[in-house]
Amino acid sequence: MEGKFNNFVVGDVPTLMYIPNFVTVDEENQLLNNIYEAPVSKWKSLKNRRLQNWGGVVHEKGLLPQELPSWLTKITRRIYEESELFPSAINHVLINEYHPNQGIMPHQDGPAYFPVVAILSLGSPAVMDFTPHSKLRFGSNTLKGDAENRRCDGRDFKIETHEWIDNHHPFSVLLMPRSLLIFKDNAYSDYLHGIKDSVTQQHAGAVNETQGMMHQELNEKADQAMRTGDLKVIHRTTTRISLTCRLVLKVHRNLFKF
Ligand SMILES: O=C(O)CCC(=O)C(=O)O
Ligand SMILES: [Fe+2]
Repeated sequence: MEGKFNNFVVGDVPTLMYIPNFVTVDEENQLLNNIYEAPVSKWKSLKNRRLQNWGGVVHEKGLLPQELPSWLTKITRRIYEESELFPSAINHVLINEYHPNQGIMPHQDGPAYFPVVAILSLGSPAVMDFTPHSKLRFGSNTLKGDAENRRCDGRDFKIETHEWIDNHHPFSVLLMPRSLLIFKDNAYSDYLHGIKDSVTQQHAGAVNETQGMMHQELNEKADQAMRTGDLKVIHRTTTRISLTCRLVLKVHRNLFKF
């Protein structure tokens, strides 16, 4: 497969692709209008963010489908066609809304999804952290102190090691507005992904630092995002909206055959 996105691979973990400015400012505004025109009941409130679910209900055993609206298929069809990474059309979109101090806990996407995910970012920038799955970590548990290792106060030691099996290592990706991030392969299967719930986020060493920094907002709009000396920091001053586009292969046409 020779998808259009092969030139956009970033980092050394297979495989992440970062496509800056996948949509234009006009398209971004149109999408945001459509998202905020949806009935309030379409929003589901979680502890640390709100979300809209489009495409149907995802069960462990598959999708009870609902047709995606045309304003979404316009985007999902483009991702499907240009990436050439999905065996059939994307049929599910999760829209997450984050206020500047909101994030998403490190997690792995559910087993119902085909293991390729495409995330379109709108609004405020954010940094997504990837952490190797705990099964790939050495000695991350509390090491019970023996006689020699016992602290003077008698409590057990907690030794946090940061050693990883087979070159696995944590890394981060800068998600600028209008960009598309795709991840699959080991980046999908061996890593958890999450976004910290902090207003400022460091992106020094992000795997797409060069591509992300080309973004005019980081260089021009000091109120939205700025660089402080060597510390590269984004300031999440507004809401971020993301569209997580995925494919559920197993689709149930009939509720009663579940
Ligand atoms: O908002 C994002 O960029 C990530 C969303 C995500 O990981 C998910 O919906 O599973
Ligand atoms: Fe996720």
